[in-house]
Amino acid sequence: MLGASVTAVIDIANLYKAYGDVSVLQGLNLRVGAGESFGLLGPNGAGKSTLIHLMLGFLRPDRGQIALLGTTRLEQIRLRVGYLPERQRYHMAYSAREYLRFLGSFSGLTGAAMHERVDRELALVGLTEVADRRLATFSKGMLQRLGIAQALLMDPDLLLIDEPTSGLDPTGQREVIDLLNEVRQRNHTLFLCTHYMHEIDQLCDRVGIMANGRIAVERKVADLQGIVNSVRIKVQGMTAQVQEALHTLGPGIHCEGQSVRISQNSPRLQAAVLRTLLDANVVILMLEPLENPIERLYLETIQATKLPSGLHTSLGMFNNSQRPILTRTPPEKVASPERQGERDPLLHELLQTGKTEDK
Ligand SMILES: Nc1ncnc2c1ncn2[C@@H]1O[C@H](COP(=O)(O)OP(=O)(O)OP(=O)(O)O)[C@@H](O)[C@H]1O
Repeated sequence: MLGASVTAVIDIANLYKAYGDVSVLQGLNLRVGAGESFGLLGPNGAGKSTLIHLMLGFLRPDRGQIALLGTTRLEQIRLRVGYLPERQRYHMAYSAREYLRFLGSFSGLTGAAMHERVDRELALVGLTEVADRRLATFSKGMLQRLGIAQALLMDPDLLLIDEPTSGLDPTGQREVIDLLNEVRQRNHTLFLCTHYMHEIDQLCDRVGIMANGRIAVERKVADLQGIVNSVRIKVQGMTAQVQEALHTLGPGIHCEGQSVRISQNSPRLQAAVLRTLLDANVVILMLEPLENPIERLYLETIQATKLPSGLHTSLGMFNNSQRPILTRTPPEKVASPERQGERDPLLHELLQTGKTEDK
């Protein structure tokens, strides 16, 4: 959670939004500090885009309050908020330069200042060379980079980003992530919705997981990165004798051919295993974590917030064809992640991490 003393660029309190009789946001609270990069995970249909559209003023809340950059009058700070939508529509007959100049003119840019700003953003996103080519000839990745340029055109204080790498091939994804990392260095506050754990890992300071119309769990990404429950050490030169020595270190050591798996990993156990291997002149080739703590936290949180009736939000991240069943169950009737953590030691650790610390 963000400390009360930190200036909040996003300050949302008790936000409700329904489409007809489908409740999407049900008392959502969120604070994001200046310069922070916050990532929001949630199943398909959890309401992530709805939340962004509310922040942009495209939609009005049914109840609750949204303050951005210190004001609830969102129309006053429109130019200080950049937006990269999941799917941007382009007039394909424009060139990249024409497109950005067209948008700039709408935002009040003129003359040399406009040209300079457009050229600067084209350079940032690596499109200078192709700036005068028609957009019809651009790849999806290039179009997404152009989308980042348009979102940055007015040098916004706050950047709202919706699923930035959706539909891109691995190279396109890498380019966009690298680019957003550069953007992150420019001190904008970032709010990113995604389905991809590696984007949270690489782009965010803090992660929130959305379930049942609220942010059910928030954690610092650095704290989660520090939790590795299970690791595998790949080696060369393992012998039966070394295996025997390793097994005496504890029940969480599993030798499988030329690799050692440590379940219930701890720094002390890991050090003891490595020391034993090195003392026996076994070559250590690689040490790898066996699960992503962010993914684990996500899956466990979604599971923990299942409806008591057995209905639950689908894990759409893994199955795009499934649409979630949205709950209207009162939040107090939903099993809390904390309760679930009582039964799962790793989840308990994940849920406790950073609990008492404020950013
Ligand atoms: N204009 C609308 N009218 C009616 N229902 C809508 C509208 N927009 C969104 N919804 C519904 O609201 C719910 C939340 O949608 P939203 O797009 O905000 O979720 P999301 O978390 O962004 O999903 P995804 O990850 O699939 O992009 C979904 O059930 C969706 O079908």
